Amino acid sequence: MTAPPFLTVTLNPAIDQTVHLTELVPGTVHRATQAEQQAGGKGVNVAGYLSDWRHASEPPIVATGFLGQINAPTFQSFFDSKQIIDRFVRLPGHTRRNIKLVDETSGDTTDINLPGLAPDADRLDELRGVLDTEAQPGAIVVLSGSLPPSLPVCTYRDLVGRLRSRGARVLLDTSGLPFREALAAPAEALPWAIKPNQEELEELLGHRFANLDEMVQAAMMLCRRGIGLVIVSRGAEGALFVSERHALLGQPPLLKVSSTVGAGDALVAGVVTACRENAEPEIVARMGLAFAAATLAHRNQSLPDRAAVLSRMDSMHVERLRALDMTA
Ligand SMILES: Nc1ncnc2c1ncn2[C@@H]1O[C@H](COP(=O)(O)OP(=O)(O)OP(=O)(O)O)[C@@H](O)[C@H]1O
Ligand SMILES: O=P(O)(O)OC[C@@]1(O)O[C@H](CO)[C@@H](O)[C@@H]1O
Repeated sequence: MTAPPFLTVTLNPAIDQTVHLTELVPGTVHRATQAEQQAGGKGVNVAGYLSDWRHASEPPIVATGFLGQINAPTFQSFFDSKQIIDRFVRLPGHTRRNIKLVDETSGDTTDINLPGLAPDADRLDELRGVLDTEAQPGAIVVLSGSLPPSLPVCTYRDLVGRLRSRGARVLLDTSGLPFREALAAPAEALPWAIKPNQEELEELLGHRFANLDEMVQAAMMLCRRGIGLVIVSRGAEGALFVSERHALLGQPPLLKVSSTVGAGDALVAGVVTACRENAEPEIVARMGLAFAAATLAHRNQSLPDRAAVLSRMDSMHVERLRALDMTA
């Protein structure tokens, strides 16, 4: 049996301009120690990691969304180098350029993300057509990143419902109002999985978590509403993986970090890779964390070879949490 295909959707991609600084001091002049640029946007990054991992016998990764015609060649060379099938709808103009400032002293990254292009209703219809063709029943579809400013806040909600009705499994990784809207859908139109970071989940629920238990309970509440898997990423502290039947806390060892850009996307790529194989929850957690850890050491957003990623899985600390009202 062939593995179900992966499709990633990036409605607001970006060319990431990453600038490394000895130390970021707002209001002063900086001399960059190094700079690089790469095709990015959350779903583009996920497609890249999935392609780095892919075996030649598996179906190629398909990526769609919207791209500005003028700087599309930057994306085309990225897709060609990774054998990703490009199903992006083209728009007039440039895809946005996002600035990532890496502070080499603290290891922190400061993101300056621009609003992006403004696809209209006709282009959104075109994209729906691409999804109808590419999202076969059983496909795993990753929808991630912000919405272009011109699209209605219900766009992710509508796309998730459409994809689910076609039999696809949908992971949604977004934030703010479009995220809130998507999670207000009826149970049969909710995503199969979501990957907020801790701040995004707190924003969704309108309060900060006083402790880990509150975070677990919040994730479980979403699972009870019909979401199969809630992954809450927590930067250097790792991630929480919650379903109706389990809650796992995953923590990476202390890692040398070159850039954190795309770490959340690598986590998503690792999780869907393991889920496609119907792996046990602990393996899903380890693989997600290993993908993320493997990318942190690199300046460019790519995975090393399979052996290097697999070797990281055992170094992750994964603990099963007991929650009062868990059923198993
Ligand atoms: N400094 C770090 N040290 C170790 N692991 C890290 C670090 N930063 C991130 N990670 C790993 O990467 C995962 C995703 O990171 P994070 O929580 O920052 O995602 P995110 O906010 O979605 O980021 P992005 O939007 O840049 O992809 C974490 O769950 C963790 O496993
Ligand atoms: O503005 P969005 O769509 O929320 O995030 C865009 C972005 O920060 O996400 C990726 C990292 O996850 C980068 O490649 C890209 O610049």
